[in-house]
Amino acid sequence: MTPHIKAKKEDIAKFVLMPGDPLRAKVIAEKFLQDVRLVNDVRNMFMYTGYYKGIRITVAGSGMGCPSIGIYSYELYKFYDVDAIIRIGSAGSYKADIDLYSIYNVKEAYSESTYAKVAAGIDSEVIEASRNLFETINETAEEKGQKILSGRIHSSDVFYREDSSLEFTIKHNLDVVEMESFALFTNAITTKKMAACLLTVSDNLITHKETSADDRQNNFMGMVELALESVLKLK
Ligand SMILES: O=P(O)(O)O[C@H]1O[C@H](CO)[C@@H](O)[C@H]1O
Ligand SMILES: O=c1cc[nH]c(=O)[nH]1
Repeated sequence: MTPHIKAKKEDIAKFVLMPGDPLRAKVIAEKFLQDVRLVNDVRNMFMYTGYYKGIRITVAGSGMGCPSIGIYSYELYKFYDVDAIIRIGSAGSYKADIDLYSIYNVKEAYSESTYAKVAAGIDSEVIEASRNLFETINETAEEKGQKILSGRIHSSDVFYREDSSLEFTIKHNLDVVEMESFALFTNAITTKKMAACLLTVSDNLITHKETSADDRQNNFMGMVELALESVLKLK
């Protein structure tokens, strides 16, 4: 047990899929896992453990932003002996031609966040996903014939900005924006574990097309299947 997770150590699997939304964790667990059990509900941050094709997997909400995923991922790596976390999140697209429902495998996350510096003494504004896990996901997508994108993304502390100029996205070569992978990748480095991040584009900041909240909770399953099939290769 930790201050934020009441599961017993043995209730959490070695491999974790981590959406920001705890209700997305519930939908995923009920749709994909067998013999599934709710193992955490502290602060309504639902975590479920069950089996996918015989492999034990936990699906756990992270909440929004680096501070929140920073807490949950650290506790899972450090106190629950989790080996790998794949974040499965939604993202906004900074490019007109990266359309809704595109799936993005994050190679590296750029952030203005101080998380890496403060938590781990890493003085860099770009943190990479675990290379092996990133490549395993790319290989799995190729085998499945699933078209995905990959590259550098923006892991932002800010959802609403007064300044709508997107010039910094050109300067830093950023395709899409989300809010957690910078902290997740930092914690994987600190604890010598594995982390990756798959994103589905939920809205486009150029064309202003968007999906609904219900869609984000229920219909982003292409990346979930890719994450689950990738985990099978880690066993
Ligand atoms: O859909 P999730 O995983 O929560 O990810 C994205 O959605 C939230 C913002 O709406 C932020 O957490 C952002 O990273
Ligand atoms: O962090 C996020 C996620 C989805 N869409 C955005 O604009 N930002």
